Amino acid sequence: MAAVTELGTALRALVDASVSTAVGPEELRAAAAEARRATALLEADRRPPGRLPPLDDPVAFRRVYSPVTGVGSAVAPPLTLRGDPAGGVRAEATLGLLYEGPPGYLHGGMSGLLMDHLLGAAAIHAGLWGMTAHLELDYRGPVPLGVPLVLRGWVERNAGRRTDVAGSIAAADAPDRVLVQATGIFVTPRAEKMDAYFATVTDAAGRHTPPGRPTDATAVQP
Ligand SMILES: CCCCC/C=C\C/C=C\C/C=C\C/C=C\CCCC(=O)SCCNC(=O)CCNC(=O)[C@H](O)C(C)(C)COP(=O)(O)OP(=O)(O)OC[C@H]1O[C@@H](n2cnc3c(N)ncnc32)[C@H](O)[C@@H]1OP(=O)(O)O
Repeated sequence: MAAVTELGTALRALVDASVSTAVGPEELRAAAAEARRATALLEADRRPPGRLPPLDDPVAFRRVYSPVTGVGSAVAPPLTLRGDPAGGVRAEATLGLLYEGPPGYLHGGMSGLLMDHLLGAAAIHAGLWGMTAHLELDYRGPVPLGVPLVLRGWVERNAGRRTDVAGSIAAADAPDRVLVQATGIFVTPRAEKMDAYFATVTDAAGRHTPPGRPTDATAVQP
């Protein structure tokens, strides 16, 4: 885990530098050669799609390469999710130029990714696992880059396999001024769909490991 986190941290610094650098073409090409060397090192042994990485631990709520929370992911902020005393889940993050949409502000699609994840995690946190069936966002104000943000997700209601969830993004210093407001419907797939989607998913040891238990989620820290 320490090594996965070390590589993820180094890669996040690399991608951040790569989108904010002002060096010339010679330095860019030298950096590209270094990046290709690192890629060759990592390609020496790869897992196929559908096999979970060995460090993913459903019981410990761990997904190390999640694009939102994964400590090993180059593109994840990564968010740390926590139970929110006010209900649901929350995360704090400061996002950089990698995620820029309008100059100086967060890409709207990134808000969608983050909200999808927070809403899904809120459902899981409440013991209600589901896939995103519907996701709706209201963009009320641009989300600034480089300032601490607070992201929240909470369950509104549940009926059978359907869970209605909501969430928000705000600046940490103005938490009541909602910049992005999200609502979503998460649905636990019917058994036939579960089988069709996840029949071949295994853990690192080759055991069948379909999602579906509340613990199959990225960690919500105590
Ligand atoms: C959750 C991720 C899966 C992997 C989990 C594993 C590990 C988790 C790891 C990390 C997770 C951590 C945190 C969570 C983070 C992120 C969450 C991201 C989630 C995703 O990134 S996930 C990918 C995108 N997602 C899809 O790829 C779904 C494609 N889709 C389908 O596969 C089907 O569409 C399905 C299965 C959703 C439903 O199919 P189905 O046949 O099982 O259910 P059915 O249609 O019968 O609906 C039952 C009741 O829900 C109502 N209902 C359904 N859909 C509705 C809609 N759109 N609007 C309004 N109501 C709706 C019906 O009206 C009915 O309601 P009623 O019972 O009252 O009639």
